[in-house]
Amino acid sequence: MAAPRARLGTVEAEGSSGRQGNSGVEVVVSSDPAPPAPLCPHGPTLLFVKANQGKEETRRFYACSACRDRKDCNFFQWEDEKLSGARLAAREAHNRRCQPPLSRSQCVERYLKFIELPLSQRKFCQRCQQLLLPDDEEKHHKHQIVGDISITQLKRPSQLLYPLENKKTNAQYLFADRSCLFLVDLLSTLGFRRVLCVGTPRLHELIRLKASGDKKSNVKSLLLDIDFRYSQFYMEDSFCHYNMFNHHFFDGKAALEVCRTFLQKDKGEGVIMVTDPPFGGLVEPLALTFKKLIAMWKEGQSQDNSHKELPIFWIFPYFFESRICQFFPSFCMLDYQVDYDNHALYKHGKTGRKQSPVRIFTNIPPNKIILPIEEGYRFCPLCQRYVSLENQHCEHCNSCTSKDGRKWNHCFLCKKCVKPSWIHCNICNHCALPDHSCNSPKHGCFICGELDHKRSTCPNIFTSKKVNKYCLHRWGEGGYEGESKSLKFYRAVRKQKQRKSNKMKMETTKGQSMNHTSVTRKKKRRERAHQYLCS
Ligand SMILES: C[S@@+](CC[C@H](N)C(=O)[O-])C[C@H]1O[C@@H](n2cnc3c(N)ncnc32)[C@H](O)[C@@H]1O
Ligand SMILES: [Zn+2]
Ligand SMILES: [Zn+2]
Ligand SMILES: [Zn+2]
Ligand SMILES: [Zn+2]
Ligand SMILES: [Zn+2]
Ligand SMILES: [Zn+2]
Repeated sequence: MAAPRARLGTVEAEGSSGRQGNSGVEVVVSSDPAPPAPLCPHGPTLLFVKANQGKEETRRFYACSACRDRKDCNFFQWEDEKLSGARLAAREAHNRRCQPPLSRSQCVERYLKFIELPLSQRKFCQRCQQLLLPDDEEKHHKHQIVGDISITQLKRPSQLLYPLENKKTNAQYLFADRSCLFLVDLLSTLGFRRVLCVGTPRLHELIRLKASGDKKSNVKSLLLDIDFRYSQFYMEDSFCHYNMFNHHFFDGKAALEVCRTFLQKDKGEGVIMVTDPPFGGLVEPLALTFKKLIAMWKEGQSQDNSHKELPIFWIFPYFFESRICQFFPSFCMLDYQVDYDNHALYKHGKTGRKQSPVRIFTNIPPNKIILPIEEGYRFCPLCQRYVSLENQHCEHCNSCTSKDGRKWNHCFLCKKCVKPSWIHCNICNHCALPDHSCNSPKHGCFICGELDHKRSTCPNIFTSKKVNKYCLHRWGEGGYEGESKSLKFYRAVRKQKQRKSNKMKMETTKGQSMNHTSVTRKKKRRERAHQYLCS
């Protein structure tokens, strides 16, 4: 049987959510003591199950936690598969071969030698992405070399290294300066003295840069990231090679202790965790990891502080709101739109800011977080939080209801605010896109058919193959570039369809009934894409 591995990452899973329909690959999270998972080069693998609608659970299998493409890590093992001693040994050898060529302490040693060199001898190989010591030069003489590496350059490795943009593993999208500066200023305004940066190398370097230039600030930062190249630039106490999908420290206990010490210093006072995981990643393993980091922080707390939470900023697209809040009910989503540098769609263009779907989820009370007025945010005294200018306070919902930065409209029949592009459908009994199909799961959730929620808040959202095909296209497979293309395509199709349907359909206004003809399967599929991309 072909391994279901190829589609991994197309679905996000919820072992405990009680799937009801559709099929997909789910992460299995066992509350019982489970046998230890086999190891791939990226640490313990995750257990997955391929689930099919209406069928008993099928065979479970282990696959890599970090790579969503088998080209990057092709580990696959059935849960009940017995491996021969020879195969186990071959796997161990393979795992060892895949580890970085230098140990963490060797990297530090090299770095210390490097900064002692005169400027004219400080070289960086672009091809190998490596700082070179004089003895290395011979090996790299045919490669593209950058010389005169200054201390300033060493302090900004995210500008020296090229970003690893492969969507299914690193998805290294770096903050645009203004977002990064906003975060640094916010962290210091909020009084944090230590920042655990999980997958935020640019934030890490900016915090350190600011601290070195400003004696008063002195904020400390520890970076945990899977990108080993960063270990060339930092001492052991400021970088750990880490996998955030399985809480694996590649350098073992010593690195774990670095993290523990950092979290527990000053009895855990003054520390915050900031994370910006690859958006194609699975929410559940991330949440489990963050809970482990929270537990590590908690161990250092005194009994009287047991009610306290580790402050967190989790940066992720807004449409994961319900999913993140499922795991962290105290989190709320801020309106601030996070911009990226090497990102075709969301960087700050010449024509002004394009809407970024990336937000900050946090357990810090939103009234403490001031969003920049000059970037288009205002304070809503009724909600006691900063919101986008277009996000107007709805007196009926008593809230600033927009999630995507556009002005939403209140629907009296649905008794809530809805996206501006939606109109009320009397057949479905709720608001939807004008060209939606009333034939899709009637009156209920698009994915599981339940009546009490919509697709966007469905607990099974990522167990649907079709929906996730688009999701992956958007955030994983096609990634950012793919998304811009697919968005353009779907927007064009949608416009065309809207024009057509405006002609064909009887006039519909909010609250009036709509009549739809049945649609073909192809049309339905497209509508699902629209619904997803526009929801
Ligand atoms: C979306 S980027 C965030 C970068 C951030 N915006 C910045 O500018 O500092 C994702 C980051 O997570 C890291 N990453 C990807 N997969 C990871 C994993 N499994 N474990 C730890 N870090 C990972 C990438 O190397 C990258 O630095
Ligand atoms: Zn792996
Ligand atoms: Zn080289
Ligand atoms: Zn409001
Ligand atoms: Zn409303
Ligand atoms: Zn409605
Ligand atoms: Zn309808």
